[in-house]
Amino acid sequence: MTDVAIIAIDGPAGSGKSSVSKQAARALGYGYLDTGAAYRALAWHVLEQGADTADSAAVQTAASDFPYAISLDPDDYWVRVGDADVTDAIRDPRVSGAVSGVARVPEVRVQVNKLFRALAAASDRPGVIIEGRDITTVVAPDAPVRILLTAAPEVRAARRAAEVTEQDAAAVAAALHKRDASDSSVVDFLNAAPGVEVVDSTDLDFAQTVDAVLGVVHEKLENADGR
Ligand SMILES: Nc1ncnc2c1ncn2[C@@H]1O[C@H](COP(=O)(O)OP(=O)(O)O)[C@@H](O)[C@H]1O
Ligand SMILES: Nc1ccn([C@@H]2O[C@H](COP(=O)(O)OP(=O)(O)O)[C@@H](O)[C@H]2O)c(=O)n1
Repeated sequence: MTDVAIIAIDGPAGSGKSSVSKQAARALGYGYLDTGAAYRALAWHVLEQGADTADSAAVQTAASDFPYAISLDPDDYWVRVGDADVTDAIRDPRVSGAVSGVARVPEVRVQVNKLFRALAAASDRPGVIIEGRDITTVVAPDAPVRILLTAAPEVRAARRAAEVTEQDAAAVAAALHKRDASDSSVVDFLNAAPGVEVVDSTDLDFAQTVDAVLGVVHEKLENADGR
């Protein structure tokens, strides 16, 4: 049952992973798995319990009772913890500011990685695009297509600032760079591992970036078929 084709996409915050992966998944008829949502939802869950994500014991306690669910349908995206729909709440700057604490707990990473592999394998679609920070290296290192999506730091900050209305642009940029610095001490998503294709979207608009990703996908899948 696991002949679901996996496309692995990593990159720093604001590089376009979610939006580009979602659009590429639509074009391919694939599922789309946002792995950052699990870390965000667990951070939300920790905060709901009045705990601090810097407290790794509290994070592990929250992770042991974490009724998490996510949609892999790019046209019907939602994230739930128990009965709560947290699709919007997990994008809150409060959660973004707390999520790296969750991501640095090794036991949490092992737990969610198992879940990601199981969710992708159970897909009823021919393939799934999985995006995050360690998909090309840890979650799906054998995927036939592995891409590192990058963009210059100031471009990524500007894209994120255009989305976030609760904070001014300078605060959004500072929070994004702080989170990348913290996250990159856990996994390396700034340098492509061997065999990983880099797509740099600094000078590409959204449609061009989707086309560049689809170009890599078609090339790699054709090569894999022709072996
Ligand atoms: N190549 C691009 N050009 C312009 N805007 C883009 C591009 N790629 C993504 N965006 C926009 O930038 C923002 C951040 O993208 P997102 O997919 O959330 O990034 P990530 O998941 O890597 O944090 C979104 O508003 C998205 O629509
Ligand atoms: N595969 C992944 C995905 C996300 N993460 C963590 O989850 C957070 C949120 O990821 P995200 O993909 O939603 O973040 P953005 O790039 O969309 O801002 C990151 O800042 C990391 O701390 C991770 O550690 N590993």
